[in-house]
Amino acid sequence: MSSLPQFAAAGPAAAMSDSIATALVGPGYVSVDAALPAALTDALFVHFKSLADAELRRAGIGQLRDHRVNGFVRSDSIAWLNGDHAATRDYLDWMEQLRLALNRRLFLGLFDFECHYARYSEGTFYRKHYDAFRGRSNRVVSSVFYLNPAWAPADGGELLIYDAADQLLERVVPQYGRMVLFLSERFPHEVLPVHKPRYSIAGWFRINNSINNRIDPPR
Ligand SMILES: O=C(O)CCC(=O)C(=O)O
Ligand SMILES: [Fe+2]
Repeated sequence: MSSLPQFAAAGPAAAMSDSIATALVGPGYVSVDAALPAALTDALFVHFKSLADAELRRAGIGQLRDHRVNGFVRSDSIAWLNGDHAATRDYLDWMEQLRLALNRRLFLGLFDFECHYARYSEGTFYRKHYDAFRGRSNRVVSSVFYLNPAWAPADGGELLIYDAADQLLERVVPQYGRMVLFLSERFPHEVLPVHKPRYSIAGWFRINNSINNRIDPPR
């Protein structure tokens, strides 16, 4: 059996990188449907669903030295991707190509990318938050990739994106194959309570700053 990544050559097409880069400049967020090759999306879905409950743990908030589980803020369960499976390796490769493409277009100096699977069970949510606070985080661009076939409005779990004045900008249905990207410091956002299990991959492109020895995201 070959251990070569199946989709390694396929980062985002130039046109997709162009439109993502343009959108990040203004308005600062973008939603892309069918973002990945369909076979990779399907492979991620199958892999995520195959993870046992024991491999997913309750997510925490705060930074490394201040990490705590707080079910009032968020109640999803997560597993960090480390590329030990063909699907996760190919996803990390694809996002690496996107990282390079964004750096070429925007000179963002994005240094690395990390991400985790997130499963929101029935009744769970993620209250309004920023992924990064100015000067206190390495996160520059947030990404969320959704793995929910046939998500209906009645299933809840929309991602709501706000501006800094808390005006609602966008409601994103977590539809299968959709990827959302936004500037981490600019947009408060929340995940509404879900009425059936909701699957996604949340990730962050980061710069290589070490700020007061703080490292994020929390693990
Ligand atoms: O799943 C989503 O739509 C957003 C998740 C999120 O905001 C996060 O993990 O920081
Ligand atoms: Fe977030």
